Amino acid sequence: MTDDSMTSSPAHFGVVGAGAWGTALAQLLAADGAPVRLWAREAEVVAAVNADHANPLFLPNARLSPSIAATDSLADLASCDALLIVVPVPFMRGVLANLPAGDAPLILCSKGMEAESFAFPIDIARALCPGRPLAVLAGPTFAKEVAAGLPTAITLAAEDAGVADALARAIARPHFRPYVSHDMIGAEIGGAIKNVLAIACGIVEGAGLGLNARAALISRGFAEMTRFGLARGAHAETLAGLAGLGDLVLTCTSSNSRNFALGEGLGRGESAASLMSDRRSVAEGAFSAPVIAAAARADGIDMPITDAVARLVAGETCIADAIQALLSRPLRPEGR
Ligand SMILES: NC(=O)c1ccc[n+]([C@@H]2O[C@H](COP(=O)([O-])OP(=O)(O)OC[C@H]3O[C@@H](n4cnc5c(N)ncnc54)[C@H](O)[C@@H]3O)[C@@H](O)[C@H]2O)c1
Ligand SMILES: O=P(O)(O)OC[C@H](O)CO
Repeated sequence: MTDDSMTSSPAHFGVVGAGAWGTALAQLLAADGAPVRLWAREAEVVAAVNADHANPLFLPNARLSPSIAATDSLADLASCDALLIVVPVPFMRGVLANLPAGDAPLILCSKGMEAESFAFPIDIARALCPGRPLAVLAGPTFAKEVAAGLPTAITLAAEDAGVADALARAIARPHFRPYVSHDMIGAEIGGAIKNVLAIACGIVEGAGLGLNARAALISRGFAEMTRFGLARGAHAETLAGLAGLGDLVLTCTSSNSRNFALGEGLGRGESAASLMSDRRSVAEGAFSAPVIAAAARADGIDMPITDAVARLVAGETCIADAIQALLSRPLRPEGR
């Protein structure tokens, strides 16, 4: 399928990655009985989805449609006419390299930036899957709420207007409303940076630093997201939309966010290593913080909050010193 030929909406979706978000997206698309193929890395997830219509490992308490067929073989996705890629960014390159050949569009649903390459998911997909139409799906979307059918709005971005419209029509449901955009990099930057800022807000909560501090972090964090985004060609309206500000507000105000919860633990004085050991779920912001901080430094973009989160996660500073460093920066005009 090429960008030019994509006028009809895909009907048979495949979902690559059966963590909480991949499972919730599979359920969204299969709730009406439509067939969905779900690739899971874990044999116990494949067995539970197929036998019990459940994924207790990553999305406990969700009842799944029997029309979701799980598999541990990427080759089984060859017949799907669109694939949602929902693998955490640190593992995405390895999985995309093993997709079966084809020209079905890829909808990139993960939020982060790859270490060393400084690549976003669209960069990885362009390099490994040339010729496939690409789209980005990002916004304020806790997986368990989407799986439960609660009202949700999201950004669906694709450069090609025909691809964006066809995919938006195909994934829209009465309670799930995609807003079309053509700014893929803006949607990806919003999702990646809000994860880092959610850790910062969790730290403030865990350390009992108050609601004024949280509001300041959301606002000044959004300024960082905007500086970084505009420098990389993102549109201001995307960053101020669902994929940026919308998701920032969601994850900076709720312990349901894994990133916020990680920050809360750090704020209470626990170490990042102990908080991240033994966990199966990801807090993408912990991976992305040092990567985005390094990319910003390389580009000469000022991102003090992101930098502080990176150093706190790495155990290179303590909360008191990080807060003191942020507050003692030279006074400056708000617009910068
Ligand atoms: N959970 C949500 O509410 C939500 C919502 C929107 C976006 N996202 C984003 O979706 C992406 C996936 O998150 P999730 O919540 O579905 O994951 P999760 O934390 O629920 O599960 C972890 C996932 O990582 C996979 N994984 C672990 N090690 C791996 C490896 N070596 N190779 C390949 N895969 C491996 C597991 O199979 C599993 O699918 C992340 O980028 C996240 O930011 C999550
Ligand atoms: O639980 P988090 O922090 O990974 O956030 C999940 C989603 O990204 C919310 O939109």
